[in-house]
Amino acid sequence: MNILETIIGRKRIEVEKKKSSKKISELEAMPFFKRKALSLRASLLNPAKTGIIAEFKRKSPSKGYINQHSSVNDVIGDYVKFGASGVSVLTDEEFFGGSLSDFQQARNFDTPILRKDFIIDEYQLIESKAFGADVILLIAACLSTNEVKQLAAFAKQLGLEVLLEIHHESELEHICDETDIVGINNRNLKTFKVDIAHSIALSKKIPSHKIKISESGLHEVSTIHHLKGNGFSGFLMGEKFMKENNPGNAFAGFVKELTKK
Ligand SMILES: O=P(O)(O)OC[C@@H](O)[C@@H](O)c1c[nH]c2ccccc12
Repeated sequence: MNILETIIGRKRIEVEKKKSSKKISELEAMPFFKRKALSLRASLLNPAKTGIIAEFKRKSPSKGYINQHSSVNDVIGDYVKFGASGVSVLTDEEFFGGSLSDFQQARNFDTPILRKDFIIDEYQLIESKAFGADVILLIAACLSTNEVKQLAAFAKQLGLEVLLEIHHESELEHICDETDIVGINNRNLKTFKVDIAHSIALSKKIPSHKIKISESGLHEVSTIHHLKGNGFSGFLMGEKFMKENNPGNAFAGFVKELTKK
């Protein structure tokens, strides 16, 4: 069993437990449920912003703990202040050390927020909306084309934007009308190997009207420029900043170099 299969197996159990502890009607009664979501898509297309979707990530299956001490408030505050186009907050507890409580703290800032989790059930979409998410992630590697279509359509009904993550050519068929943004994961989740050239080759096969973002393993300003030149509008980056004592500072420094004329 690879790590993704392990995570999905655990997630199914987690979602069933959640369903019996908090009813859908309770989620729908939460104040954020009625809030109008912000558009990450529009923010990525705004030339005044950096294109970076900066991630709050405490740990990962490949690296273990990346950052145990930083506060959501400090880090997200700096990400927003120094020009992130949006932020991503991990809510998976078991494998990434995240939580919905981290997410709620991030929601105090006025920026598009991606709820980063492993979505397999409509319940999680209602929950995402209730906690104030703007965008949700669907991972092609753990969903059928039909499941992507159904979950994406339901997310759109709730007013959420949909980021579809692909890694392999065989997942191109998961792209549908309801997917607002296509993310290419540079990291192979089975081997953890990062390959930017593979992502660029794959990006050429994505319908040109879709917004493309590049995810994972991004560390160099030169790589961002290279990806921009190849049609990418967004860059999802976590570890580069989170591995530092002061992730917000690290982000500010990176942006300074990125925007240097
Ligand atoms: O920390 P990195 O290498 O910059 O990667 C960020 C992000 O792309 C990565 O966390 C990620 C991409 N797809 C995911 C799916 C689930 C959890 C996490 C992820």
